[in-house]
Amino acid sequence: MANTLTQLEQTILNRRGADPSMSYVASLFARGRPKIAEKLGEEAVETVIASLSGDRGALVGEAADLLFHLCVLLADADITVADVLAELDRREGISGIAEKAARNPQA
Ligand SMILES: N=c1c2ncn([C@@H]3O[C@H](COP(=O)(O)OP(=O)(O)OP(=O)(O)O)[C@@H](O)[C@H]3O)c2ncn1[C@@H]1O[C@H](COP(=O)(O)O)[C@@H](O)[C@H]1O
Repeated sequence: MANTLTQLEQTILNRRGADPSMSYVASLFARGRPKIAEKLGEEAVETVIASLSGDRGALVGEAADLLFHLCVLLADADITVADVLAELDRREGISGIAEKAARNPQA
């Protein structure tokens, strides 16, 4: 998963400065942060709706749209996928410590 996202991130970064009429990502960058954020919000809502529809394929498709637009927003904000994965790793470390402490309160 990390590889796929990193590859997508690279493609997105390569679209900076590309012709908006030739590239959807370049057209999003050209329209700016408010438009990118709006698209992310739309995809989030569509993902929620798909999750309630019972249509697994629709949910997979909307989740992919959501992750893609999140990657574009992060790139626009100069935040890398690695930054987000590191934050998730940090949280896993915290919850790992909490779990160990709960299992072994004397330690
Ligand atoms: N993963 C995606 C991806 N997922 C979804 N989309 C596009 O996201 C848009 C979302 O659909 P909507 O109907 O909501 O949006 P729209 O009506 O086309 O656009 P708006 O006017 O509403 O903004 C569609 O145009 C999809 O084609 C994507 N476009 C690009 N990618 C990746 O980005 C790479 C670079 O794409 P280009 O920049 O187009 O070369 C591609 O090779 C893909 O890997």
